[in-house]
Amino acid sequence: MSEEGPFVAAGDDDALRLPDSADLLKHLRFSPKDGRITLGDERMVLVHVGALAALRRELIAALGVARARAVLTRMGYVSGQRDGEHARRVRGTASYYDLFAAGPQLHALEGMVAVRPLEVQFDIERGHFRGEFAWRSSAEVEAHLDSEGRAAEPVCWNLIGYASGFTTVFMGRPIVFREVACRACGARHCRIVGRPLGDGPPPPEFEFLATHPPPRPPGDAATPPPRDDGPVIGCATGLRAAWALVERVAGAELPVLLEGEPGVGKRHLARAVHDRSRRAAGPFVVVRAGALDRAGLDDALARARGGSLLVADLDRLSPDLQDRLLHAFDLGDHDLRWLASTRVDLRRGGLVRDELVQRLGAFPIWLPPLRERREDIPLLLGRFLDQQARALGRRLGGVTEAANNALLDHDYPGNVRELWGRVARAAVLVGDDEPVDRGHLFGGDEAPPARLELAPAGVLQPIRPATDPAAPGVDDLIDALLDRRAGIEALEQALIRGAVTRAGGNLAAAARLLGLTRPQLAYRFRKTDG
Ligand SMILES: Nc1ncnc2c1ncn2[C@@H]1O[C@H](COP(=O)(O)OP(=O)(O)OP(=O)(O)O)[C@@H](O)[C@H]1O
Repeated sequence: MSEEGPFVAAGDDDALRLPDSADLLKHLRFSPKDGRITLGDERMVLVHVGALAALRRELIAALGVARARAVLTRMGYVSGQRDGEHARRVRGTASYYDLFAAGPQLHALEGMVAVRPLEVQFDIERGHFRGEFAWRSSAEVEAHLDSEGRAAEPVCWNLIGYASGFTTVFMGRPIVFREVACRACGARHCRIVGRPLGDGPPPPEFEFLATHPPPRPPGDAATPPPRDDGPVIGCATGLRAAWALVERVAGAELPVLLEGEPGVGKRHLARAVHDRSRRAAGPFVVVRAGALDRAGLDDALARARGGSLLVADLDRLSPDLQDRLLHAFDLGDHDLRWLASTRVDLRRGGLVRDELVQRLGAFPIWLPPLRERREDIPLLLGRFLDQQARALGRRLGGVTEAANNALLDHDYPGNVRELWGRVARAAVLVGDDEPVDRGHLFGGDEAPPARLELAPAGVLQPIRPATDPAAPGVDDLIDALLDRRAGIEALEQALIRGAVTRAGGNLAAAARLLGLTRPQLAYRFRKTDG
């Protein structure tokens, strides 16, 4: 992309049309069963404009207008930055303008405002940017009118923060927007203008930019990958919280209780505690409580000397062995670090004696199930595929989009262990250099998950597995077309017209939908028209 030169367009110029947003919509998912909405790997929420109005009122009353404005600007800036990173992931190979247009399009998709570009000029290499946009239906104008009534000064603070954060990520240097007309002050619509932040101090609401490191420009290498460099892979908040606790407690001698569903990684994390402890050079001994007898327990206590002992499934320890373990713990003459794991909440149910829970559960760490941290699925998948390729001594050809979607949509009752098993099975089934497909992972018999996506018409619909040309839905379509005796020419024309309409008349975007170059499409389109 870095060969693209300066971009200049204004007024009714065709170049300012926003491209088709189907690629952005595809990443917005609703999962009511899990109480989650995600945009790519970001968790989102639907917030009432009335609630924003209440927040605004409180902020202004508590902090005054200037501070409230700065807080809301900062909040919008963070959203804009996050969407800027997301846009790079989704449209990283599109033209610079289409990449930039993802900002206005995501802002509209998130229900904040409808954006019409009036003038856009940028030259990424020289750091030049000038943009002017008209805003319709600003949610913030509504919130402000609701909480404060008509305004003397522009009020779209959060939206201005968003536009600035997004464009700053896009340009790789601080760009600051100003609202030059606002509907809350009586203008017909809001209008904003953006320019690079000069050498002078930033406007007061953008004070944070003075200390904020500038992001890298879009031509640079991709955004840094989330955490997959250590033994415990994951970037989700729940996992990071658990990991932070591991790092804090590892150096202490305190017993640690790992809690979570089967296969979430309790043993894996217990190992990390051991490896980071003063006993790392000693043994790490694991016993399954359900299969343990007196001799087994005594033997494990002896073997773990100088290292750590993990009693897995503490909830399944027989009452007799619970007494014995308690006794061993209280004696304190076993030179070892106590670790335990449980699949059930030990504070409820009376499965384990309170005295034992109080001792071994002194420092609990809970690991969320994989379906509540779907952001980690791509990372784990990448790591497991690499591991399998190495173990089998084979080259694996990545995963298809259908497989990827199926993996993201699946609920994983067996958690990370289940994902690992599916990847291991697929790696054996798939041919050399062939991408892993849905069937390799799921064998085609999985129940569809209760997740929803936004259809282009704006309604939520159940996610259907992505089809490839060989999928059954396509066979039905072909049958129906053949029944109607639709000729190839007529089909081609219908397909081209459909793509051009869906892309809002933008031939470059329509060409992408059809897998053609723009000149190829222009040629066929002329043929269709003539
Ligand atoms: N965050 C992670 N990063 C890398 N691998 C992981 C992670 N979490 C789990 N695994 C892998 O997933 C598998 C299951 O993890 P583990 O055995 O730790 O689960 P568990 O919660 O102890 O399960 P159980 O309750 O059945 O004992 C293991 O192969 C482990 O290495």
